[in-house]
Amino acid sequence: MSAASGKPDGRPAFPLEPRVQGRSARIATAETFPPSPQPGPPRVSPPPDRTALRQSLRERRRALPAATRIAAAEALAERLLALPFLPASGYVGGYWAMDGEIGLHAFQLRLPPGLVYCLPLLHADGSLRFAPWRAGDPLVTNRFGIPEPDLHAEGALRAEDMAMVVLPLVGFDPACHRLGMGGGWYDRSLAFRQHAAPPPWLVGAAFSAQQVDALPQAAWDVRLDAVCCEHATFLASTTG
Ligand SMILES: Nc1nc2c(c(=O)[nH]1)N(C=O)[C@@H](CNc1ccc(C(=O)N[C@@H](CCC(=O)O)C(=O)O)cc1)CN2
Ligand SMILES: Nc1ncnc2c1ncn2[C@@H]1O[C@H](COP(=O)(O)OP(=O)(O)OP(=O)(O)O)[C@@H](O)[C@H]1O
Repeated sequence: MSAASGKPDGRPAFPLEPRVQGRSARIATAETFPPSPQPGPPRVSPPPDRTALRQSLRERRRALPAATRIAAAEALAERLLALPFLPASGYVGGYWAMDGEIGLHAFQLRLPPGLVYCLPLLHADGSLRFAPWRAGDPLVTNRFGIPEPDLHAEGALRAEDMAMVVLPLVGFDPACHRLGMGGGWYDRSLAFRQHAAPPPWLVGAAFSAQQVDALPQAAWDVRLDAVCCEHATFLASTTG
């Protein structure tokens, strides 16, 4: 076990250097999909290539009205907390919502006491690292303009140290395939999950508006264990 891992009790006790510079959930499995008709916007048919699909889904995500976003973030928190594999203790990777992504603030606020909420940090090696973050802790903006904890990525937690990671996504399908922003950050960081069982459990967080029937898959794509959106929870088939 690395110095930065282990069971956190309250605040983790691993060395993090400051930077010098600046339950009522309805569960649908992949096998039982589609579930009964869902409320919300109709699903999008995927254009043939990932770039065009990303563009249309990002526009769709940004266009959601504020009232939808607020209600969806609350419903998402309930669904994430009702996941059958929600760990009792350990580090949970979240994200700082941007570009119209569904917010994790309600989830963070309601996290059980044994779980420590973390934000991703961009490491120069192309992988994501994670560090505990609570409201009020210092932040800096990364190269994409996303706030991240003001710490050296080198001393931070690795994806392997997490009990669960909640991933932002641009699109998803009912089989729990994910389309991200296109940087490959999560796929590179979680590649070990191609051949290893959880933990970390991988859960996509999305609005229903981001659902498509089927996503084209690349060899490096890491399949999620579940996707939660405001209207449904999709659990990946263990046989597929
Ligand atoms: N909230 C959040 N945090 C995250 C991600 C994410 O998707 N959402 N990431 C998921 O991997 C990582 C960052 N990856 C990203 C990849 C591309 C862009 C992006 O905005 N690309 C712009 C061009 C930006 C530029 O080059 O300056 C674009 O495509 O329009 C942002 C984040 C880690 N943190
Ligand atoms: N395991 C990996 N090893 C090396 N390169 C990878 C790996 N996974 C992804 N990549 C690279 O990342 C690029 C982008 O991948 P992809 O389009 O799947 O990103 P994404 O999952 O949408 O993005 P993100 O995870 O950052 O939101 C790919 O073209 C590939 O070159």
